[in-house]
Amino acid sequence: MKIAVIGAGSWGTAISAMLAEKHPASDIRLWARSPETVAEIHQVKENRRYLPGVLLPQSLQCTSDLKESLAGAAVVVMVTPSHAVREIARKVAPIISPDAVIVSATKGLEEVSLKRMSQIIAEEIPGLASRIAVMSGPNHAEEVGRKYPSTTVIAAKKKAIAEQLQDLFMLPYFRVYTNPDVMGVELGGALKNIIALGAGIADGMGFGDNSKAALMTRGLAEIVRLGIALGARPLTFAGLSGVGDLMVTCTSKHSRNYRAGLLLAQGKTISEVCGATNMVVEGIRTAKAAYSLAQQNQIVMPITEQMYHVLYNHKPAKEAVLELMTRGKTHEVEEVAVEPIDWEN
Ligand SMILES: NC(=O)C1=CN([C@@H]2O[C@H](COP(=O)(O)OP(=O)(O)OC[C@H]3O[C@@H](n4cnc5c(N)ncnc54)[C@H](O)[C@@H]3O)[C@@H](O)[C@H]2O)C=CC1
Ligand SMILES: O=C(CO)COP(=O)(O)O
Repeated sequence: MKIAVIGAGSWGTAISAMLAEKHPASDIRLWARSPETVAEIHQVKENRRYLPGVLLPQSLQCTSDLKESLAGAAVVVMVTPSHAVREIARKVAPIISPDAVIVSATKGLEEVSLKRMSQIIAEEIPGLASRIAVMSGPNHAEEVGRKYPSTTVIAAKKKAIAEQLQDLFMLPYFRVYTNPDVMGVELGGALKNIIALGAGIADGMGFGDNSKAALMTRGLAEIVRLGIALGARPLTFAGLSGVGDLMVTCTSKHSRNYRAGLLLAQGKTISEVCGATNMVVEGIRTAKAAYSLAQQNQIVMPITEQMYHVLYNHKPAKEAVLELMTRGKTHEVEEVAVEPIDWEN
């Protein structure tokens, strides 16, 4: 069997290492944009720029030729930053096998269309729209690469596809759950990054654990509110791709979004924050998209709204905090009736 992993950042490298370890006799081919990364992975079996200190399996192949990575691949994992997904999917479309399964492991929303990654891939590769799954959960590449026990969710509309991928990825240190709620799993992974920026800002301002717990809990409340309005299942957000990922990203030293928040609290601008890392800080673009989605759907998302103003309208974080703490009184929980989501045939 051949599997292509498109995107050789931290997560694509860790995913391809897992697959090569689990399927040593299969052709696992990682596509990297830069030929230097390809050469490094072949020569020293390490991706020093994006996943330093993790020795990659001997059998892992790497290429910067998209055609070579995709030819004959039964499964294609798309894991570039969200802003590159449409462009890459467009290039993949004419080359990918007509019966391949696609897994999106990217976390984000498209800035202008406000779409989820699986929606973009379905638009660009319409022939495979029913064969797209998503993978999301509390999965820092630095830890998965070191084989620390980790868990994730694979969501697909069809049970057979979700279970096929569950079998493909399961390892003793990487436990995979399935879920039919593709939208909920994707929204959880994308929106938690906005809250992580806030958690970094809170810590950077010298606040304590109470503040962070408040941000995480009320952040989850607004994620669920938007998710329900768009058609996701509330319980999905209580799972690994919801609260699980929110916890890890708001508390981990590995979190790029959390670290970006720390820098924002020091008064750094978006371009200074992005310039301080070679890695993608998805929450910055997602905050803009989620703010628009909330407005379009008339959903109250106070933390997202404040994050948007801090990021894009130079609002001082101190002012944003005060507005969050003194806004109109509300109840904690709103009762809503929701339709269950089941597998499609
Ligand atoms: N790093 C992690 O622990 C995890 C990351 N993710 C998600 O995976 C996605 C990819 O993130 P990482 O692997 O962390 O990336 P990264 O931040 O480690 O590296 C970025 C990668 O994207 C490539 N890249 C940048 N612009 C590109 C473009 N226009 N076209 C093609 N490639 C481009 C870079 O060459 C580099 O390989 C993101 O959406 C992220 O949220 C999901 C779970 C875990
Ligand atoms: O989504 C991720 C881990 O699950 C990676 O994003 P952060 O690095 O911002 O936490």
